[in-house]
Amino acid sequence: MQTRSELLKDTFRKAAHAWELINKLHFTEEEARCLRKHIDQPSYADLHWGVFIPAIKGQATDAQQKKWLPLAYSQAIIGCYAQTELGHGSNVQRLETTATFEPSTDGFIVNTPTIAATKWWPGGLGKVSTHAIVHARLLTNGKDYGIHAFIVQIRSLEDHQPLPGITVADIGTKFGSRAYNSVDNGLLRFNNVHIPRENMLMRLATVTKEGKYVHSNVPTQLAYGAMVNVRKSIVMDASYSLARAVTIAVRYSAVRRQFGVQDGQPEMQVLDYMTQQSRLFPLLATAYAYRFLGQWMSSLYSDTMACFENNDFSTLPEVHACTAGLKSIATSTTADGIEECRKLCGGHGYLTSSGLPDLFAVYVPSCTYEGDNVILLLQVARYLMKTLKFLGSGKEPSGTAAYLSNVTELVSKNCEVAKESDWISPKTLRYAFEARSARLALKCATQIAAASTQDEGFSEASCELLGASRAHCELIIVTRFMGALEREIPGRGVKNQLQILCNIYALSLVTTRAGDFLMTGYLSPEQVELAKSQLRDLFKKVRHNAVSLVDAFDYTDFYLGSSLGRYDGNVYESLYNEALKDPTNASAVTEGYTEFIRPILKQQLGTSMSRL
Ligand SMILES: Cc1cc2nc3c(=O)[nH]c(=O)nc-3n(C[C@H](O)[C@H](O)[C@H](O)COP(=O)(O)OP(=O)(O)OC[C@H]3O[C@@H](n4cnc5c(N)ncnc54)[C@H](O)[C@@H]3O)c2cc1C
Repeated sequence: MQTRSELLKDTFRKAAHAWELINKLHFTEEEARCLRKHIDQPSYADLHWGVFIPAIKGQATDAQQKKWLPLAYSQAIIGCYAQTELGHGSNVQRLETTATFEPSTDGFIVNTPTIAATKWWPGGLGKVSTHAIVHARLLTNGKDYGIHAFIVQIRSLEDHQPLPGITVADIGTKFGSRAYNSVDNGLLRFNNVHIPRENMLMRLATVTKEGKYVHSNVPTQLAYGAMVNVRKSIVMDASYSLARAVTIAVRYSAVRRQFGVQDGQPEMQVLDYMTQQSRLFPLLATAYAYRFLGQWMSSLYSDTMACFENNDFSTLPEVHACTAGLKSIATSTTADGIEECRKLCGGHGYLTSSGLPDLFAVYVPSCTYEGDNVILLLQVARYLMKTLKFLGSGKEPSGTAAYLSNVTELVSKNCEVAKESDWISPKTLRYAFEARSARLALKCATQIAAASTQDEGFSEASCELLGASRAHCELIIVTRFMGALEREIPGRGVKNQLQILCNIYALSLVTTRAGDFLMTGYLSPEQVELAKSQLRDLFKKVRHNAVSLVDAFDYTDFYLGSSLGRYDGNVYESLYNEALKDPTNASAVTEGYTEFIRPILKQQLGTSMSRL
């Protein structure tokens, strides 16, 4: 087992080797991203390319980009994104780090006024970054202009020592034994650190030589484009990680046999148990759903950027809410799904050699970084409440919220499903999800309207609002899956299998969220029973292709890193060999035998312990 220092050094070695290859083979940015992903060991480079560079692109002026991007692209500097502080995370407006303009030196003095203001968490900061994009309160002419971003050099480009006034360190070991510990998340403090005025990222606002704060004429909305792109990548990664866990669990469930012996026949494959299918197949369907969702978010990003180029920002609130919600739902479901896959593999799922514990440990922080998932759903809720409030005032909802303009019908017309097969109609499913979402949202809006103030109402209804946001996002995912299947899909029978998965995805949500559908009166208990029964039929249809459907994700054994998920199904031999490779098995007689075990066995514990 590597120590943390060894793990970090190994990560740096891999990142350096990847960078060498990227340059030698003239990789495009996308190819380089793909290579880094397949190293399968997160590193400072993910933050440099995934957050530092996009932040410069989003928040720096053209002249600043001209200065900083070539340095960043060549990795002549390595950067991180330092927003979160010990005492302040989600509430960015309350960050305490200060950047005070000093006209005499034409620069800012950056300070960390309290312990709670210490920057805490930025990936790549602890040991590697030479520069940080620091979020700090801008103070000039005695006035506080709120949070702005500044590029601050933190380490020497000669010997990598922290610069004067900078305290920087790693925040220590995190969840799991390896997992995200390969990233040097760091802490950072400033003691009167001077930076030139031009190091403020000035695309949206500038400070003049005289210390005057001036808004630029660039619309503030432009800064949001990068966020949509980052969230698209997070949703795609959710699909890859869930698909990986599901591949392991499906393959192992086809190998593993338990009970069901009749007349000396082999035991049953656990994949044939309905309970196993009902836990596993919805996750398989979800992995596919997120793949299509990620593809759709890519085109949403291009469309949004095209609108921005034409100074059309009208879609921004909807796009912002929808991508925030999708990041939240996809990462929470994936983290829970990986853990469910571990349980689906029984005891062996708990072994590191199953590949699942590390996958869970490395994945789970995505529920927190790039926005806490609850906070993000509350942002969706605010958007939904605002949309309902302005209905009929000429501000018609658009994009993924367009269905809300039909709210009167959606809250009055109930489901017409009368038999099982009625459930597999895209129109029926879409309408059911629209009705659930509209009804939950309207219920919250009514509750808020009855409160003495809007804020009090929002706070009282916040748990229900999370439900309404979830319903809105799940509607988006279901409809994007359906939308993807309207296209031509090559391969005999492929579209049919995807259609089955799409129905499984939607109906498993109908049954697991039956409370929403029943409480809002859209479904009757009988209709929920029909959905369950239809779902069981669909499980039978997907059963025979389940292994092929995970093979289609095309993970190599090397990448899966799992004894249970091997392509050849040779699970037991692999588990056995992995166990023997464990360092504790290097000798037959364990370390510590002489001091602590032998004395017990020989009834000499008292005498031997007193000698230690
Ligand atoms: C692995 C990892 C990597 C990270 N990388 C970076 C990085 O590179 N750069 C960086 O700047 N930061 C980074 N972060 C920090 C991350 O962005 C924050 O942790 C995240 O935004 C959540 O903020 P918080 O920790 O303050 O949580 P808090 O906001 O304190 O949340 C604590 C709890 O309170 C709840 N809560 C908070 N506010 C409300 C509210 N208004 N209503 C209801 N519930 C509420 C939350 O849901 C949560 O359950 C990283 C974090 C992790 C774990």
